[in-house]
Amino acid sequence: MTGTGEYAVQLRAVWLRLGREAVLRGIDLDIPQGEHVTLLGPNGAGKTSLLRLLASALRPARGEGRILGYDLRDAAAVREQIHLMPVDAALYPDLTCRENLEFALRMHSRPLSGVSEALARVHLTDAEDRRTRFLSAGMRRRLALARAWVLARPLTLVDEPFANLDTAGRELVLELLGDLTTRGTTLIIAAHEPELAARLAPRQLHVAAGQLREVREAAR
Ligand SMILES: Nc1ncnc2c1ncn2[C@@H]1O[C@H](COP(=O)(O)OP(=O)(O)OP(=O)(O)O)[C@@H](O)[C@H]1O
Repeated sequence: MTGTGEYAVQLRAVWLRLGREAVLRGIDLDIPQGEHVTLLGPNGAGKTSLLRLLASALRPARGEGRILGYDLRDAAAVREQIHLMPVDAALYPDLTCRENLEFALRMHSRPLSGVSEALARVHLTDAEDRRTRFLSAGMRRRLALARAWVLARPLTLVDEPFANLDTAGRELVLELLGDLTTRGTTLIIAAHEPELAARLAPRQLHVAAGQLREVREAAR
């Protein structure tokens, strides 16, 4: 496959096997840079697995893929382009809120600026020196959101951003991820809340039985 940087994601005939199961069965996908996409589908359909494949954390059994023009098999290059925010937030429990954000910036060789602003935007300024193991689940999700926001990777992948959040938390998700979408980031989110997700990512893809189906683009 000839890749082009005009696309954030290009998949061709991609199969993904996990254990004995074929989770993805020969899928094709084109996502232009700057597009915002929601993955819908029932529990166990393969949304998280697809996000992990795009993050080069899982390797396709067959087929080819490119992320911003880089071959999916070149994990180091792909990881420079992406950020995956998993459901469990994946923070370092013994680092403080501030240290978690600074560590993420260092990993991407970025200056340590914007951390205070990011913490303020998710209302964690008062908790900045607290180790994340002592945060509530909702606070951890907000910190993970702040990390995605401060990193602002060209391709940001977010797994179930609205799950287990109160109304204010959901508004924060809409605000911060919405901010990323206006800054040119390509955003792919997996969600079980189609109406809410459509406010961020109007192109909707349904994942089921190892296949992707385009849902009519939600009204903006
Ligand atoms: N590490 C693994 N080893 C084997 N099978 C796995 C593994 N991870 C996921 N699976 C299987 O792959 C399938 C897809 O799981 P996945 O987590 O991608 O679904 P999902 O669409 O994100 O579901 P949910 O909406 O519940 O989060 C499921 O059948 C799951 O059991």
